[in-house]
Amino acid sequence: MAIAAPSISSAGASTQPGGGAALAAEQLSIFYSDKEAVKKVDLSFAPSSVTALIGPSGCGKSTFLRSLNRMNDTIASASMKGSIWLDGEDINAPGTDVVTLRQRIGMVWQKPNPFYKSIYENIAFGPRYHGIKNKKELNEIVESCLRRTALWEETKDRLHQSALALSGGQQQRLCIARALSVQPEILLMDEPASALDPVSTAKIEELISELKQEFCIVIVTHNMHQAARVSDKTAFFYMGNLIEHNDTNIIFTNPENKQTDDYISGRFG
Ligand SMILES: Nc1ncnc2c1ncn2[C@@H]1O[C@H](COP(=O)(O)OP(=O)(O)OP(=O)(O)O)[C@@H](O)[C@H]1O
Repeated sequence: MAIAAPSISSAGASTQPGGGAALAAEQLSIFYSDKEAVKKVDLSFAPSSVTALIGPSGCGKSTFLRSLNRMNDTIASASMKGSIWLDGEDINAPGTDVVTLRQRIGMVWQKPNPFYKSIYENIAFGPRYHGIKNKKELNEIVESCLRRTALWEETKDRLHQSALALSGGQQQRLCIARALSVQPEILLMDEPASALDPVSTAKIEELISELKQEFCIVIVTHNMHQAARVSDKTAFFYMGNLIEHNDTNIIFTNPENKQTDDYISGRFG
């Protein structure tokens, strides 16, 4: 399957850095009107890794996450300063193709949000939008995405039934399959399991561990155990500031910062 041009910019890649990372925020501040919700954050994400964003409610995790594929563009009061680099290209540069950007950086939301369409159409929609019309090719993409999200056996006999008839956990895996269908490089996940039961949560965590072989994954979670289980790196946010970013095992066993220690020990938040 061949989808879209790799460059997000009609001007081509700039010479600016991303530090070798797949994705990097540099001195990133995000505002809602005058309120600074994210404050001068430097944070980079390596390929084939999972980074967990943690911190108390309102500290800016989701705002930061949404900025990484320009989802904040849809919020009228939101503005930003600083840069976000994707393979050396500034994703906010004039001329950036936001559709291609979001193809390369997919998003999975907290609440499963399948389209009001069949299971098959949920996955075929993106590739078709990006120009794939061949039925056999679409069939292969649908099967491959459902297999990768461990949904194929559960759905292969009802591909043309409504996606809304699936359980919540299955719907969330379908949303991940839908994100995979356009061959992203990076997946952003905003509390992807918080609306699910423990069994479905375990399946999503298992899936994240498998997907990280191929993708850079950034996940917002309130669940400290989940962060410890699934992530390689953890970034702790507090009141819009990035307080500490390190290997997950260090953050959870020997954090440098007292605020991080207090938060992961449950003393606040
Ligand atoms: N659309 C918006 N308009 C105005 N302010 C917003 C908007 N979204 C978030 N904020 C504010 O920005 C700050 C950061 O919110 P954000 O949702 O990013 O935090 P969070 O850490 O993800 O919180 P939670 O864990 O509760 O989801 C909060 O003060 C919040 O009220």
